Amino acid sequence: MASVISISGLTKTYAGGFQALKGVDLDIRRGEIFALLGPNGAGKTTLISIVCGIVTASSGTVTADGHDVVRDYRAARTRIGLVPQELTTDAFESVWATVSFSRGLFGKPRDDAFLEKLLRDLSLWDKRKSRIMELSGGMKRRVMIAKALSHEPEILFLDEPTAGVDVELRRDMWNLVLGLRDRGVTIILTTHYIEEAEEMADRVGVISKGELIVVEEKSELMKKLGRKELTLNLAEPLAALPPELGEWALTLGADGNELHYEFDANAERTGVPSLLRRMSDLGIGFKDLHTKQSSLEDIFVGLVRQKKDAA
Ligand SMILES: Nc1ncnc2c1ncn2[C@@H]1O[C@H](COP(=O)(O)OP(=O)(O)OP(=O)(O)O)[C@@H](O)[C@H]1O
Repeated sequence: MASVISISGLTKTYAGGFQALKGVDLDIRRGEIFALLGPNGAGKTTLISIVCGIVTASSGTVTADGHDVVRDYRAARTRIGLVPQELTTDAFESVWATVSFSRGLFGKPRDDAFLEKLLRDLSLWDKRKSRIMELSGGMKRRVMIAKALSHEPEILFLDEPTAGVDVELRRDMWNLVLGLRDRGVTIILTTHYIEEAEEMADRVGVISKGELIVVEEKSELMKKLGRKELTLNLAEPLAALPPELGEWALTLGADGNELHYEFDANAERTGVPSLLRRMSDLGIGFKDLHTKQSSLEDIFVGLVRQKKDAA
């Protein structure tokens, strides 16, 4: 698939000398939902801000739909909609004025029918005459989204779109995102909510301390790194792990009442049947058992830890 955004060798050192990006290479495919995950301060906003022309890179190049974001700023920027983390809009203006002005800024001809549909989709139509300052926080967020979409961009950046928003807005937002994707819009979102990436994204990139640690199809990432944990609720508590079970990486929990075994769910031999056989031979009974698939969150924590250990 052709890439719609191409990032190559991108670095950013802020004025104080802090290196926020340390050589990022990334291609975003046309029409995908790409989730950029990373802890606070990892460099997500810096990366987005460079692509959107708000922050200048120290080195490296970025193209959006083939246009260099520095040399060919206007052409590149017209293709991009940005929903920033912070509210950046005139509090005294009405919703309608804000959104139609934003469309005009990008040189798009007036299209009231399009803007009406946009505001209706975002449940903002009834508020079109309200001044931004009179709206609730959630409504202001919706205005930011409407503003970002007002010039019909092909690429939409959402910087932590659902941080602190209620369930209803979150659901509306995701429905909107899926609708946009169906129309061919490429969506890049940053999030702390791993469930969101898990639910929504086609691909996931994990960024930590200014470096992209991994970029994978979400399903591949889950498959490749997904581990399962087996928990056995023992019939009788164990004071210590019996040495006969030493070949399995077990841990004892809940005051000796639970045995935990972490295994690779995709391995040919998981070690689970042999473990249960050995336990039965040793007369260690269990009342119940369950397995848990690791979530993207576990994977993410694991990746960041690996990176730290390697450093
Ligand atoms: N204007 C600036 N001057 C100096 N340092 C900055 C500036 N902007 C960001 N930084 C630093 O760069 C690092 C990356 O910040 P960035 O906002 O890109 O992270 P982030 O991944 O978006 O974090 P968060 O999840 O908290 O939004 C942080 O350590 C931050 O303090």
